[in-house]
Amino acid sequence: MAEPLNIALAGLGTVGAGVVRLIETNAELIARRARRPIRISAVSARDRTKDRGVDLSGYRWLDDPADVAGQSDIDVVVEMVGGSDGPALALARKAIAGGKSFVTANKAMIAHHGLELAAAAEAAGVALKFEAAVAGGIPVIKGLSEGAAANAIERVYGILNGTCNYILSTMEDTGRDFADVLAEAQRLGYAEADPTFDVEGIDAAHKLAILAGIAFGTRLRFDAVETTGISGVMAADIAQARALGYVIRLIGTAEIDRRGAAPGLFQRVRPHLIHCDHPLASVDGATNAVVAEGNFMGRLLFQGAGAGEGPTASAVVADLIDIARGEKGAAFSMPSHELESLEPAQSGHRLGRSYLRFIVPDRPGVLAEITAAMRDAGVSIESFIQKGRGGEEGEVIVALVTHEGPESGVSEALRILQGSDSVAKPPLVMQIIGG
Ligand SMILES: NC(=O)C1=CN([C@@H]2O[C@H](COP(=O)(O)OP(=O)(O)OC[C@H]3O[C@@H](n4cnc5c(N)ncnc54)[C@H](O)[C@@H]3O)[C@@H](O)[C@H]2O)C=CC1
Ligand SMILES: N[C@@H](CC=O)C(=O)O
Ligand code: NA
Repeated sequence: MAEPLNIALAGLGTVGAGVVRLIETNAELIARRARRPIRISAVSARDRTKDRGVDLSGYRWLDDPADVAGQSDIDVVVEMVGGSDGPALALARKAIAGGKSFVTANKAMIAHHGLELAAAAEAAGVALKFEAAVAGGIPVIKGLSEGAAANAIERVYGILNGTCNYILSTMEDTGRDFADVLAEAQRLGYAEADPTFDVEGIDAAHKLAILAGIAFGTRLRFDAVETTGISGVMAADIAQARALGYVIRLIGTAEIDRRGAAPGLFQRVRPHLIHCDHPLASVDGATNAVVAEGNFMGRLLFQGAGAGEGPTASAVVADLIDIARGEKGAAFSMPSHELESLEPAQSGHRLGRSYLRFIVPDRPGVLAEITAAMRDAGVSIESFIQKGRGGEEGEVIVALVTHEGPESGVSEALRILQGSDSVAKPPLVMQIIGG
C-alpha cells in the first residue's frame, strides 16, 4: 500500500473527536477506498486532559493550533476550532502558505474568507475542502460541484441549520419551551459555540452564501444575505401554523434574479410556513435538506443529518479521502478568479403569499388600522386567522395570511404601521411555501 496521508487535527470538540473516532473505527475501509492509510500524526486543542472518549496518547500533542501548520511531516491540516477569524484563520493562512492541504468544517471562516483562502490554495497548488461546512454530513458540495456540474443552476434553497430545525420541530411535536429545547440541542453537539449564530440565522446565512457560490459559480456575498432567525417565532405561531396545515422551518434561499437590467444575486434566510404536503415539511430534528434546480437534471433534493458528531466527521473524512486519492479540485468548483461577480438583487418584486403576525394592544380600532395599512399598500388579505389573547397582559395576537402578491406590498404595509401605537412589538413576517 502507498505511503500514508499524514494529517494534523486542530480542535477536538464535537467534530474533532468524531473525526478521531471515525478514522480509528473505519481505518481499514478508509485505507482501501483512499488507496493509502490516513494517519493522524498530531492533534491540538485547548485542554489536553479533557476526557473525549477517544485515546489521544498515540498522537503528538501541540498546545497551540498554529503549530499544527509548522509540522514538516504533515500533508493536511484539519481545522475544527471554529470562528471566522482568530486562530482558525491564522492556521488556514499558515497551513496553505506552507504548502499543506487544508480541510475545515468552519462555515463562518469560509463565508468570510473563502475566496482569499481559495486563491491562496490555488497559488500554492494545495487542496482546500469544506464539505462539512454546509449541511453537515450531506455531500451537497460534492453533489453540486461534481454530480450536478453539467447544469446551469439558478436556484438553491432548503433547511441549513440543524439546531433551528431541531428547536422548531421539537417545539411543534412536544410543546416544549424554546430555551429548554435549545439547551438540549447544545448538549447533543448541534449548536455553535455561541448559539446566537444558530437562532439568529447567521449560521444558515454562512452556509447559504457558500452554497450559492458553488451552485452558481458566483463570488461569495455573505454580507448580502438578508437574515432573520427564529428568535421571534412564538409557540403561538407554531400552533397557528399547525392549525392552518403548515409547519414553520428556517429556510435559506439563493437565486439568480434575471428581472433587472443585469442579473442579481438574491439570498435570504428567514422562517417560512411550509405546507404539510411539501417535502421540506417532514424534515425534522437536526436533519437538513437542500433543493437545487438545474436546467437539465431538474430538481434534486439532498437530505440527511446536518449537525452532530458522526455525520459531520463523515464529511470531513470524505474530503481527506479525496485528497489521499490525489483529487484536489477547485474549492468553489472553478478557479476563484473566474467566479462571476453579481450585485445583490432586491426582494420587492418577488411574488408570494405571506403570514404576518402582530402583537397589538387589546383595544378597539387596532384591527381596522392594520387592515387599512394593508389596503393602502395594495395587499389583499386571504384570511384573518387568529385573534386571541396570548401576548403579555393587555395584548392580543393577530395574524393574517395574504393572497399572492409582490413582497413590496407587505413591506409598504409594515412601513405604514411602523411607529404606530397599534403595534406593540415588531411583527413577524414569514413567506409561505406550498398549499
Ligand atoms: N457541531 C456540529 O454539528 C458542526 C460543527 N461544524 C463546525 O465545526 C467546527 C467545530 O465545531 P464543534 O466541534 O461543534 O465545536 P466545539 O466547541 O465542540 O469544539 C471546538 C474545539 O476547538 C478548540 N478550541 C476552540 N478555541 C480554541 C483556541 N482559541 N485555541 C485552541 N483550541 C481551541 C476547543 O478546545 C475544542 O476542542 C466549527 O467551525 C463549527 O461551526 C460544522 C458542521 C457541524
Ligand atoms: N450549528 C450548526 C452545526 C452544523 O453546521 C447547525 O445546527 O446546523
Ligand atoms: Na456537507
